[in-house]
Amino acid sequence: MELRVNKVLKKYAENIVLNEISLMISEVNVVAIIGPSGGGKSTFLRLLAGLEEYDGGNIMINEHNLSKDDLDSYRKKVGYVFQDNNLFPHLSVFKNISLVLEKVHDRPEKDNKDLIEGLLKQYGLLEHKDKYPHQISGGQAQRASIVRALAINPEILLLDEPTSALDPALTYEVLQSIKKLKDNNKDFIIVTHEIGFAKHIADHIVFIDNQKIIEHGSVDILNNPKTEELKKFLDKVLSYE
Ligand SMILES: Nc1ncnc2c1ncn2[C@@H]1O[C@H](COP(=O)(O)OP(=O)(O)OP(=O)(O)O)[C@@H](O)[C@H]1O
Repeated sequence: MELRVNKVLKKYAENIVLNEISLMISEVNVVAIIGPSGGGKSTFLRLLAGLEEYDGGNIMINEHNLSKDDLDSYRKKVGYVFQDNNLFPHLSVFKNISLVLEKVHDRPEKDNKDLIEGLLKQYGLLEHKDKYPHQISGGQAQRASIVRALAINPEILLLDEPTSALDPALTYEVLQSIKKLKDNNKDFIIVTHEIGFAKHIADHIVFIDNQKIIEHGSVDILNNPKTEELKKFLDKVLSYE
């Protein structure tokens, strides 16, 4: 993917949440966004998804200019995985996935069976296809939401702390599914608190703290942080690992 973020400003009312952040990255497949709580990571991801507009600067992802392109059509090209899976509780796993293809991509349910079942099989969920979200584990539900995002064959996938609501065993399960995305050469950007995983999977790390991108680069920055902020953050999060 190619990401060109130029002096992007985002405010909620008068509160600055992203303060003129800039980032130029090209030829990477997996980007991990890390940093302390409240720093602006999820907000940044929502901007990259076209889910919200920004107040200044410019974002380009691949050839899409998010301030000029039609955001409705851009959103159809990205997959988004929410912190808490966001599946519809009254629909089966299969229907949750099919609905996006039906409503957003005009593909009738009967045409989606092979695609969805193939993906569910790949992600170890085929036997759960007719179950409702409350009948499967949190990890399975989160994996189903990854499959839902993948079903549209997105140009890029955005994952917002996909394991934050899960216990360690389920976290492991979901991280394995995310690793599979990488093995399948899918481009994705993940906001994560799992630093060990980020180190393992990312091509590029972006550290956001206090409304700014403080440091970014290859995973090597996690071994050799240049800034005091990243060093302090890593000391804190790695102290219990
Ligand atoms: N919709 C909103 N309206 C008003 N303020 C918001 C909104 N969304 C986020 N904020 C504020 O923006 C700041 C950044 O929030 P954000 O969720 O982007 O941080 P984060 O780094 O992802 O944190 P966490 O790791 O806890 O999820 C916070 O101060 C938050 O309260």
